[in-house]
Amino acid sequence: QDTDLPNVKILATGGTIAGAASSATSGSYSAGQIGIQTMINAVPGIKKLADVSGEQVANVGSQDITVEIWLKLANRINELLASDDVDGIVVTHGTDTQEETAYFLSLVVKSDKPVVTTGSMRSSTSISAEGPLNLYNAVAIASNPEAKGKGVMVSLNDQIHAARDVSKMNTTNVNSFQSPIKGMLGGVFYGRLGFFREPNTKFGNTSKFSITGVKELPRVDIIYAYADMSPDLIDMHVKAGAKGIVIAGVGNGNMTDAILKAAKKAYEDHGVIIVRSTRAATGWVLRDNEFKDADYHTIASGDLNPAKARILLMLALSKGEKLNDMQELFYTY
Ligand SMILES: NC(=O)CC[C@H](N)C(=O)O
Repeated sequence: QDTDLPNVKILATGGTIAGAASSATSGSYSAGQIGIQTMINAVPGIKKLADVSGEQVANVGSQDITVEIWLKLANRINELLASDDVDGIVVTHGTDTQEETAYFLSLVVKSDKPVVTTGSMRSSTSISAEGPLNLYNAVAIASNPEAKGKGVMVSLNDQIHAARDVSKMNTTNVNSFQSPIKGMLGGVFYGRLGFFREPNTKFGNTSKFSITGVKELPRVDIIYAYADMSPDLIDMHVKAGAKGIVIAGVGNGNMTDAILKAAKKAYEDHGVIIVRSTRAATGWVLRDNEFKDADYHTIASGDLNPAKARILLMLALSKGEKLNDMQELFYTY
């Protein structure tokens, strides 16, 4: 142990970065195969950046990440960052739901020390695997004092993104992660890094959300909108126990007139909160665009995509937030 170096804890959850295949040139592989120590050993020079140690929190493809894993991970991060012995955290994670985990953490981690999630698009046994460099860069960010106070960051492919703003935009490309509306926060090149802008929403110490004592979150479902969709979809989700529904609407959070009426009824009869997001890859969903949201008790998601709008709605419902305060939350978190 080198006491002059920052202390960085790596919490591993699985994903392609921990994936392995029988062939270096096959796109078929299994996620979450190798352990954290093997991953650390594959990164030359990592021990010169920081005193790194790893913990295995889960080892799954991120399609199998659960609220239970989110709570376990967030609680562990809060516990570690409360200690003077830990300067920053790296989370290794599959890319499919990485933006969800990162956004969730950004709302409930109570520290201004850096937390960086990373992963890879190519498995550890692939030709030109990029996981080791991504992990090297993530550790460099987590150990850099300049990265303090920027919330949870997502770093792959030499880029640093704000958890809230980033999305996986491509199914296979190493340049998959992008922040299409606000752009990246900064860049990192073999551990040298710089920031271009500040995140401008609430997170970390300024977030009103906390998971202290929280064991589960209310059910919030997402419904994908399309032409001529049937309004009984809303009833099905309400019957299944959803306390909130996010509509991945067409365009600016639109949906058929029949769905809109069903949404209004879901709130009036069952108190189910309906948030309008979009199935479009990027863009704002603003209040009162083609109808008055108040007439249907709907909330506009701002620039939160459906998966992230779901997370904010789950946390808001678990805190007992009411319809009247919801719109403000979606514009500020
Ligand atoms: N590139 C990846 O990480 C995607 C693979 C896997 N489905 C996961 O999210 O863990």
